[in-house]
Amino acid sequence: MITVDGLTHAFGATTAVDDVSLMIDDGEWVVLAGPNGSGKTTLVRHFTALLEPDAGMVRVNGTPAANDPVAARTSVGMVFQSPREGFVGATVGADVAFGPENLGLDHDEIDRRVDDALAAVNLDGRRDERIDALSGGEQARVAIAAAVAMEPDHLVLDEPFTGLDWPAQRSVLEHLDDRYAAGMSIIVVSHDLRDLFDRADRVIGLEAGSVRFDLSPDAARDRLPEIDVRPPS
Ligand SMILES: Nc1ncnc2c1ncn2[C@@H]1O[C@H](COP(=O)(O)OP(=O)(O)OP(=O)(O)O)[C@@H](O)[C@H]1O
Repeated sequence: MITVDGLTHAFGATTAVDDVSLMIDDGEWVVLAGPNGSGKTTLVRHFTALLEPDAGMVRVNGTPAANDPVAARTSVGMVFQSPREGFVGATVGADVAFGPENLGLDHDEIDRRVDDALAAVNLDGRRDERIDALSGGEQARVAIAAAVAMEPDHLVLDEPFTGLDWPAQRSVLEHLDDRYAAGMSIIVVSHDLRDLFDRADRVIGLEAGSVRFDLSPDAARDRLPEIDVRPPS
């Protein structure tokens, strides 16, 4: 469970997140919607203590994320908007294996997770390829695989489909469906709500750092235009 309580974060004069409180339960699929600059990325970065709050706090499974960032990062997997900042290995396989290795898992389990994660993003059989030789969309898929291989309780994906071709998007969505069915929380930040809306349990609308609504997809649909987000057709 992720609990956000009165979270505020300013960058200089810009209050990116303004007194946000919300709760994401285990096993929920939540879509975070909002226009550019509404604070979506800043908010989710607090889930793993990548930023320090000016006020308020985030708790992951009851523990303040800032007190135990390692526990927060084990429980909450993050896929960043710009995957380049997240790579730790030179090859696809080394990068995806890095997290499971740090969990101290045995080799067979690491191998299984790497294979499953690469299959989830349509990169089967490409373990030995160098990341710097991949296309932008392929790199984005490696970043998703690296987070998936951690098998976290919650998976946060910030604009995961940018640059992914349709077969890769479909493959990622199918994998998310499987993980969701197995009880993982899925939190997706996206401007393109088409394939997400019907999957979500809740849609949280952010504008200017504040939560404008937190509703079921059906109820949220009519509210999207007021935060300048195009409803899915
Ligand atoms: N590192 C930073 N330094 C200064 N200002 C920042 C920084 N990161 C974000 N901001 C500002 O904070 C506000 C919220 O940004 P954030 O990236 O959280 O929004 P977002 O909803 O994720 O936007 P987008 O849809 O464009 O990704 C914006 O006004 C942005 O300019």
